[in-house]
Amino acid sequence: MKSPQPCYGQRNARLGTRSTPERFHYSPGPPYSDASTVRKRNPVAGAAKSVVGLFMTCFNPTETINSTNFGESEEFKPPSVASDATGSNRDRRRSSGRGVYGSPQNSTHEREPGSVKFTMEEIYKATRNFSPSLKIGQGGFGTVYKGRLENGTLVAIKRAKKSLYDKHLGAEFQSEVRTLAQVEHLSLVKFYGFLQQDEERIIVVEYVRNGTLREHLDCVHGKVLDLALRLDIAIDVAHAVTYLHTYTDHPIIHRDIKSSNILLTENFRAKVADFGFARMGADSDSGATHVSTQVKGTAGYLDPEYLKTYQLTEKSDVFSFGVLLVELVTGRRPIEPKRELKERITARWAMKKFAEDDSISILDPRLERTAANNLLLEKILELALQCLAPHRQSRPGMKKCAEILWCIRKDCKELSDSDFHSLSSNSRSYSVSEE
Ligand SMILES: Nc1ncnc2c1ncn2[C@@H]1O[C@H](COP(=O)(O)OP(=O)(O)OP(=O)(O)O)[C@@H](O)[C@H]1O
Repeated sequence: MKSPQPCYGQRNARLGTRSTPERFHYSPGPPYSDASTVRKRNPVAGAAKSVVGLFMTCFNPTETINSTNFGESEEFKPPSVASDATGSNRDRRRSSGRGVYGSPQNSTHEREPGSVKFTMEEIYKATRNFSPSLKIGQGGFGTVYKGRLENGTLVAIKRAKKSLYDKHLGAEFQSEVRTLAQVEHLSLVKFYGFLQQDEERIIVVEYVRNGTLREHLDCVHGKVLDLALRLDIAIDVAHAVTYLHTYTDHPIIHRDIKSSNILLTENFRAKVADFGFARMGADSDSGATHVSTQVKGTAGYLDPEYLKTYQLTEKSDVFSFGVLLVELVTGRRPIEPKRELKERITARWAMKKFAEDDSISILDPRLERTAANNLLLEKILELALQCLAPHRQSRPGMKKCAEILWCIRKDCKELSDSDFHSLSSNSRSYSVSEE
């Protein structure tokens, strides 16, 4: 695995702080019977290029700044083998071949994974009574603590805000537990169990120690992820989401694919987290094409068709994945309110530059302008363009996205193995004037 390069300039290097785009969580009126499904209609082909100009008439983002503490506590220093057996074994398994779908593994408890109910005593012990020094994050759901189970396993303990009567949070908790209990994949955070007692709602998942993708794109950890590594991360995410859409008993739509929900291991393998908004997709065996449901997700990542029609399909995750691809190559957040108007919606700006044959100008300024990077950039943007198609019928499925990304990686590897040396010695270091 390649090591990241040193960071040239830290755009948002406030260690221990994190910006989170506002999550949408509202009930926009009918049609919205959550369980209803609608019969198949003739697909309407959409022109992918018309994606330019379509973006988000819908967003008026606000940003909240949440305080986070990423300090390693002395008591929880890694890694005895037991302390991270799950994570490192998984990394080892995966290094033998990407794209392998996971199979259930043993839980840290004797009971089946997902059915594990923790006691308050176990949680207090694991978090040293929710010690502020073990707080590692804060999200819409509540506060996240680092903890250690009795058997030595490091875990992330997500404690819901105490709002017993908050229907949304209650539903989010149920949804996360239900979904996590059903899934097992190398690129999804592993679920250890939960606690539901009086006003407490707690979820215990695998601790992923290298922070979120967003933090890495912001250089919070002081290194720049090179483009090949970013491609690997996109492939991991594509595999995880393909698994959710295709290989679970019933399709699961994540609904909140975004860079702050992608956690990275020490080897820069990605794990998709946060299933608070996940829900079952339509049952295609019965001919249903979508579910009609209230809109949930995060500003900047939301599928405009879902936003307009309340019709949810797996392709809404594909749209969010397209936004993520643009985020990966530009390093920018999906919405950048402080920039000039034409650059505020990053995907719109990037797709316009791509259509004008000026992709190189949107490459993250921290990345080198080399022939190999330019090729990668073009190919990733081509896929992003398809994912961001205004109509879901024109977007590829997630499995197709994963296959395309595999091919991109293969092509780039071949280029770097053969032509790349001559290409690069022939010199094309693109000189790009930053706007
Ligand atoms: N399994 C984990 N391992 C390590 N750190 C984690 C884990 N889960 C969450 N975190 C940390 O806690 C932070 C908050 O996570 P959480 O999922 O509650 O919210 P979020 O996704 O960042 O925001 P939002 O709820 O608005 O989507 C994350 O950004 C990450 O820094």
